[in-house]
Amino acid sequence: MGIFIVIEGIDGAGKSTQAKLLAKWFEKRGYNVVLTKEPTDTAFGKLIRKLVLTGGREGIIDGAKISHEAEALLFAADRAEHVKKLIEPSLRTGKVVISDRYFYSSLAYQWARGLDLEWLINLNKFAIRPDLVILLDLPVKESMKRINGRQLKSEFDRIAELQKKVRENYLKLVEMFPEMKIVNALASIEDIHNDIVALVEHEILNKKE
Ligand SMILES: Nc1ncnc2c1ncn2[C@@H]1O[C@H](COP(=O)(O)OP(=O)(O)OP(=O)(O)O)[C@@H](O)[C@H]1O
Ligand SMILES: Cc1cn([C@H]2C[C@H](O)[C@@H](COP(=O)(O)O)O2)c(=O)[nH]c1=O
Repeated sequence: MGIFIVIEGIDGAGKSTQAKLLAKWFEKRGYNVVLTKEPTDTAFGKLIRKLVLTGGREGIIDGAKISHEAEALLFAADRAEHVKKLIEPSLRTGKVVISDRYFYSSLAYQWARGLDLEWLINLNKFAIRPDLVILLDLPVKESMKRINGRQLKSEFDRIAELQKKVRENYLKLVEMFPEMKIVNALASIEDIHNDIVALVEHEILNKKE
């Protein structure tokens, strides 16, 4: 079996930066790495970007709002394809899979939208659990600086409020899922990478020896 690592955090926490650095770190050591993300680049992921992540991330299409339940189902459908077509086959052939977001994003974000946490957990039961989930924890003030320019000025307060709830949710999820480990995302890119490598060695590689 391979190794499955997920990087999570609020928007702009540095997930894709760290996922790429970690992929390079494994490749240097001779591992075969699959770097992936959610929403994916498949038809379902494209549908999500079109139906959910447009209109100031309000879920607006043609003037009609998509229900939060439908949003959650779309993310779960995208994930099912991701797990069955890429993640499980890659792990079976001994690869290291690094995913920028996974079902913990659905729990943190769709819960923040008002959906029931147990319902979300049950909906995502098919999703195999990773060996390690790195939660890049960042104060919302800093994340809003990092994603500045991506949103309309008029949207700033609403998005900051959502990010605050999402951050709180992630921290609650750490208490429920022992595979989740917090890393301080306020540090420099290099220091965060070193913290992640230390966790990978401690939580996965040393245990496999
Ligand atoms: N430790 C850091 N310190 C300062 N800036 C950083 C740090 N890590 C990443 N950044 C910068 O913050 C921005 C967001 O980083 P990145 O795209 O890696 O975040 P992300 O979590 O993947 O974002 P999103 O969830 O919105 O896709 C980029 O401009 C990146 O260069
Ligand atoms: C997987 C997943 C994602 N989301 C949200 C979180 C972000 O706001 C966007 C994805 O943007 P990114 O720049 O590509 O990271 O989608 C969500 O609400 N639920 C999910 O399951």
